[in-house]
Amino acid sequence: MDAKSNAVFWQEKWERGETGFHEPQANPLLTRHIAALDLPAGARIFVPLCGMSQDMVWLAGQGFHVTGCELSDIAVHRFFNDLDLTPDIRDVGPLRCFSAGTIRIFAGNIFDLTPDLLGLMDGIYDRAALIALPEDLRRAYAAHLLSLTGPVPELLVTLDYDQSCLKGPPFSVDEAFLRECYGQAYAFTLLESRAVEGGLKGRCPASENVWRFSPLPPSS
Ligand SMILES: C[S@@+](CC[C@H](N)C(=O)[O-])C[C@H]1O[C@@H](n2cnc3c(N)ncnc32)[C@H](O)[C@@H]1O
Repeated sequence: MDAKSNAVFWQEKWERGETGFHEPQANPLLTRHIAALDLPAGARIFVPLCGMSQDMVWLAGQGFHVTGCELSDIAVHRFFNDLDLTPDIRDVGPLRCFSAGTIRIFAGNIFDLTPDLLGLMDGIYDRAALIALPEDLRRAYAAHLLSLTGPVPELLVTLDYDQSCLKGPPFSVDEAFLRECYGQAYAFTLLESRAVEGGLKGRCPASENVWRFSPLPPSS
């Protein structure tokens, strides 16, 4: 699937209300493991492909400055509406930046986001973002993310299962893939691995894995 078809796919999901990935509360894997990034209050956390995730609300509540990026305007409007917040909205090149308090979301395609627009980030939280993308786009996303933030600590939640069992999304991402895409910049620690209860979509045995990415020291 190319970038354009991927964008249409997700826009249509939001238009049809097919948002089974959305969780009404902060994800317990986030709340359990965010401390592993060792970020001080006030640190800037990037949440790529954020949807209308309540994880951003929780992170802001912990004292972090949160920046999301999301393709769908529907998701971004719903996120702020549900919080009863009226965000400030600015056009920034091909994107629009919505901000209220310590949360801002770039509405638009992450591939149009630049390091200048994003500004410096201290950490990344990726849940259902890397694994939302098909393989070719996933590789491009990993490279783009690195170019946006440089190697900053990251908490990543993946699913690992037999890809021949289900088409995806969510797609299976194993450690070999992480090493290939991110190995030049990061060391990886598996913080938690748990079986998906009842199997993924009730059909396929899968494990949900939580990774910490630690930036490698610059090579001399
Ligand atoms: C599986 S959802 C996960 C959303 C969120 N991370 C969560 O945990 O609820 C993937 C999200 O990525 C968004 N998305 C997909 N491709 C994108 C792109 N190129 N740029 C920005 N957002 C994108 C979709 O609209 C969708 O909201």
